[in-house]
Amino acid sequence: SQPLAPSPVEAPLRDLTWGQINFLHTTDTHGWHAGHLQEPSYSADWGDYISFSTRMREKAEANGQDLLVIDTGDRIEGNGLYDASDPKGEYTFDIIKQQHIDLICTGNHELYKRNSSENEFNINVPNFGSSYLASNLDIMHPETGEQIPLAPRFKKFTTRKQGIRIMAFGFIYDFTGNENNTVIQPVEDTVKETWFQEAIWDREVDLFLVIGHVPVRSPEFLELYQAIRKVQWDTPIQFFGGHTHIRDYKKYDAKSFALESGRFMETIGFQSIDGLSTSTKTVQTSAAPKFSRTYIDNNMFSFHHHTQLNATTFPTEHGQNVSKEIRAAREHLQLDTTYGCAEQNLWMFRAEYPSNSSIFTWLEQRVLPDIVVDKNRMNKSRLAMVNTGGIRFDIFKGPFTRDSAYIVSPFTSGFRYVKDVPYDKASKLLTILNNNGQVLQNMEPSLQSWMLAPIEQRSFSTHVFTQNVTVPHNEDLQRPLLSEPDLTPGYTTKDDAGSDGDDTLHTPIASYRVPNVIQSQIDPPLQSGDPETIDVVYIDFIQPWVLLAFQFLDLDYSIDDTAIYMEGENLTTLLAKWVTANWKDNC
Ligand SMILES: Nc1nc2c(ncn2[C@@H]2O[C@H](COP(=O)(O)O)[C@@H](O)[C@H]2O)c(=O)[nH]1
Ligand SMILES: [Zn+2]
Ligand SMILES: [Zn+2]
Repeated sequence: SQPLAPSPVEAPLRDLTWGQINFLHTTDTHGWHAGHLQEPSYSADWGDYISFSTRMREKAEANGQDLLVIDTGDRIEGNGLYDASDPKGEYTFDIIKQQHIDLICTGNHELYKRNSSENEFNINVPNFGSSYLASNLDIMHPETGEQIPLAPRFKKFTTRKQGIRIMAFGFIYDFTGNENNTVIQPVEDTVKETWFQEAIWDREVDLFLVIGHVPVRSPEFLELYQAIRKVQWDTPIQFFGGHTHIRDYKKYDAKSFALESGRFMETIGFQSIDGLSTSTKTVQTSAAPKFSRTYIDNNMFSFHHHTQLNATTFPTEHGQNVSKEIRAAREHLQLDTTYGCAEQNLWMFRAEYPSNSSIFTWLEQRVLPDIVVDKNRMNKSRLAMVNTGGIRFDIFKGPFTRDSAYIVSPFTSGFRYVKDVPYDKASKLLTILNNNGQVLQNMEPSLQSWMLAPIEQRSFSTHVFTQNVTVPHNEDLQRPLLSEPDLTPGYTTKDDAGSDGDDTLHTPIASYRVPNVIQSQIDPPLQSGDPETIDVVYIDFIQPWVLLAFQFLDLDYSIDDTAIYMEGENLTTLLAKWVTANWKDNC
């Protein structure tokens, strides 16, 4: 049976600041609705979160305050609970819909594949009704083919307890890697739409609420902030963002803030606002409302503390039933089947690259040379390339399970290749793709101009995991500083409101940049020296950039010059096979 979630380590906690209106925010959950079974700090599951939101709403409403629950997309691809079923998501849509969500929108991962976006249209939009917003996203109707909004463009409503009049929108960033059955309107065009202008001109609004799968520090949110401010010079605006997988808080002005709440069910974002006008009370415009944010570690110790409840009084029957549903789904999917045991931790960003603790060095030096071999080309040297953004999580010392394979490499990406490329040019590809070491995790296809511009003129939108290495100091704490050995490693976030945002005090975790792409050169056993020509093998997701990079090298290969490498295999299955062959005896 599955391992019990590890009980969280007791730690000093910062209390929440409640307000007239309070919010709980999740983003980029990526299928992690069972919680983190190997990390006590993040060991609560979606059922526990349902209990938490229920108890928090009870607490707010007992004080005559409101509480809204928000999710900003990327709910799929990244954990066996979603990726291991056939069809993918067989269990997760019913699990997710059990949570009462007041506002929800779409992420880019819901749009890479036709069946993912059609699942949103056919399942999640009906499940969440008017809570689902799609301000700049259309879909081709699965039956008629007609282009229609995926969900309503906006929603105006008044909160139950305080009577706060809210105008809400739901955006996706200017993503261009979507399948052609969906259409994303650039935000700069949406703000010119008549419907949008009419919505922001509405004077009977106490708070603009903009949710989006959009980084809080982005041209898209800045565009929306400026468009609203142009017509509503002092109405408060609250943004909820996502996509970059970090905890962050951006101040746009004294009456406008943006919260981003991490990734993978590690964080429940908490935001409160106090001092707003309402349908029955007008506040002097000179008085700015008080905004407060907290990043809650997703575990029962935090949940009990913030609700002032305990293991007996906290759980709700509904939440417990959903936790049972999650355990049953994991059991059915046999996610805890062990392939082998890792002899050490292997880190994505917590170890320098290259190093013996880097998951990317491990892939490059131990795994790719073993797995990237096509029976039809096995006597040919090859360069094997994988984008670091395709590897999604660390490997912990101990059991590597069926769940681990999907957690580390969830995508169905296989390998493709261009054969017999002149080595003197092929050997320059990596430098181009890594652009002199700058980090690019969000690979977007519209890079034609970027690729062909001189390298020094290129800029990138990147999401770099920056868990700030900030040690809490006495002046930052509401409690006397514990000596570091009493604290566990975790998030120590510094944002526009300072360094007191994390609810749990931790010692800092280092974070290092990694390149866009890693590469292994694999030669046949008896070959010595570099070959004249070489097969360029790459994970299929990065094909658009590889072909552009060839152009940069004056090699005019096209898609017609590419072919599948290792038919029927993908990185997930190859990884599982490698672990079974190499780590079986470590258990
Ligand atoms: N190798 C693959 N990498 C992929 C694929 N789909 C997405 N990705 C990577 O994910 C990020 C975006 O993730 P997000 O959670 O930040 O939105 C993208 O930039 C790629 O690096 C895939 O099919 N194969
Ligand atoms: Zn994401
Ligand atoms: Zn995303």
